[in-house]
Amino acid sequence: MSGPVYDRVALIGLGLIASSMFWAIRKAGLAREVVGTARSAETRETAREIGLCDRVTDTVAEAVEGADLVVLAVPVGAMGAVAEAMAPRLAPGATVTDVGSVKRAVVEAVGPHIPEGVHFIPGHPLAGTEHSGPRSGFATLFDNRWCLLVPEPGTEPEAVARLRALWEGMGAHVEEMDADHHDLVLAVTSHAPHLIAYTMVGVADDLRRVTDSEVIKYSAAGFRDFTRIAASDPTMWRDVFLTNKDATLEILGRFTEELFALQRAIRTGDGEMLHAYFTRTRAIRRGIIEAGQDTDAPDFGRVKTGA
Ligand SMILES: NC(=O)c1ccc[n+]([C@@H]2O[C@H](COP(=O)([O-])OP(=O)(O)OC[C@H]3O[C@@H](n4cnc5c(N)ncnc54)[C@H](O)[C@@H]3O)[C@@H](O)[C@H]2O)c1
Ligand SMILES: O=C(O)C(=O)C[C@]1(C(=O)O)C=C[C@@H](O)C=C1
Repeated sequence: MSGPVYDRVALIGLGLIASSMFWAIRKAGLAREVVGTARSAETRETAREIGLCDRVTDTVAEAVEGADLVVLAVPVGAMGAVAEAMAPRLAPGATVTDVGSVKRAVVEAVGPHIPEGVHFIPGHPLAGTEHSGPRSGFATLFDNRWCLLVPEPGTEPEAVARLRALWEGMGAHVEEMDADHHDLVLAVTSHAPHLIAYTMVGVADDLRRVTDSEVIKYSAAGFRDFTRIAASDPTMWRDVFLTNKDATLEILGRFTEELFALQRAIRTGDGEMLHAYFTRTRAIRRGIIEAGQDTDAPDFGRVKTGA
């Protein structure tokens, strides 16, 4: 078991990611105290009831008081306002991080509110589920998953090393990355796939009226995976698309071109093209496995550590 990495951690927003962080920090003894707060009284009440956090405060200002690590775990579109509210109460030498799914927008919204003498190290754990809220977290969510940190050039290496130690203590593997590169990579691996899943489930729902619910009743495994993804939190995903607009549109443009090419191959009966295409994509999945990624559903994206 690792010793405490921080004295007092403040979790702002008590949903899936923050509650998972609390259980993981507690399990590994990574902080002496974890203080939490959430915008809604109902969430704070639930947190107190289930013992989520050592202390739950009613305001963000109270939560960050004396904390040496503050974690913003709210939807990306809410990060700037939360940062503004807490800024005057941040302790000198503290670190502020976040877990948002988009990084450039967070750097721009939060960065300007961070006072001199406070470290700001944006982050993103590549782990989640379709569930949200204070009851949805669990201690093993980050086990063997990536966490990407995007420190601005000039950030104190000791502050980055400490945050890295926290994530590693929670079971994650840490890499550093530039914010724009992060947003492009995630547009391909997470954001566009979510939009495609939302669309496919929307199409099936439209069709329900003409197929008398059969699309739902006979939904096959592939479609079920889409419905899981499409059940993800609407606020979170609205904010992801509004804040990672350029990269997502770039990937969707490419996706549409490929879709048209496949559509044409189907219409013209070009079986050779279809076969060659599917052979190439199958090889990509095999390549991921050979590169050490465990792709067994539902853990696609885990980092393989053992034999
Ligand atoms: N869910 C995932 O799979 C996943 C994975 C990695 C990162 N993330 C990122 O983590 C962050 C939190 O996501 P989550 O899944 O824990 O969400 P969640 O919906 O489970 O929890 C969000 C929390 O933020 C609070 N909140 C919502 N709007 C707010 C506002 N305007 N002001 C203040 N607080 C507000 C909610 O009350 C709740 O406590 C998001 O930025 C998301 O992009 C999510
Ligand atoms: O497993 C899921 O449910 C997820 O969608 C998790 C997922 C992803 O796309 O992999 C979703 C958003 C995040 O920012 C990180 C992880």
